[in-house]
Amino acid sequence: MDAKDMGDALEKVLVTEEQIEARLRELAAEIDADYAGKDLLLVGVLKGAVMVMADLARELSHAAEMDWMAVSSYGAGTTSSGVVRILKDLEADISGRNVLIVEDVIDSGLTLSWLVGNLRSRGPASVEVCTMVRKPLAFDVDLDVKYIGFDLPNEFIVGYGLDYAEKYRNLPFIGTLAPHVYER
Ligand SMILES: O=P(O)(O)OC[C@H]1O[C@H](OP(=O)(O)OP(=O)(O)O)[C@H](O)[C@@H]1O
Ligand code: HPA
Ligand SMILES: [Mg+2]
Repeated sequence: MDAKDMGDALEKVLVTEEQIEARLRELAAEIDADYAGKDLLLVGVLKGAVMVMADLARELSHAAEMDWMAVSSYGAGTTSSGVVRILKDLEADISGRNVLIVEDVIDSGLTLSWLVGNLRSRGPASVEVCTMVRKPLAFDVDLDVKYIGFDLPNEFIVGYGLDYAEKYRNLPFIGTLAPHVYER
């Protein structure tokens, strides 16, 4: 399937571009207030968080720093393997720093609970989480998520950084794919 077929692949839009933009503005205002006068390092989780990191960071007034980690637990499928691998580590030393992890989605919560534990072991001053989407399975995991864009139902979603087999990350909204896409 090539890029011009992206529209045919969609089933429904769950969160529009306008809704994302408005919510990010609210979250950025909260983050600005919470970290006023404090150091802040945003940690984007590649690749899914690229869009939310880029848009959230531009809404902030805070002179936050940005770093990136790549971890993978999904591969090409639609369910988490539960095995988290570090594909790329942070460049920054986070000891004594205020870290805000930026994610596209918390689904099973496995990736994030592993990541929070991993980053906490490095001696930061604080670790908080900002995610564009949270799904209900994450309620079963002991995770404190401070900034949440949208709570969505337990459906596989794409767009705004979220992929299915590496495609559809570049949709500007969040939606679901038509069943025929999974049947190929
Ligand atoms: O809560 P969980 O069930 O663990 O799922 C959430 C994680 O899965 C996705 O990453 P993925 O491993 O697909 O890598 P990607 O960001 O490169 O797509 C997503 O970006 C989150 O990091
Ligand atoms: O619903 C999802 N879509 C894309 N990637 C994901 N990774 C976890 N859940 C999802
Ligand atoms: Mg993925």
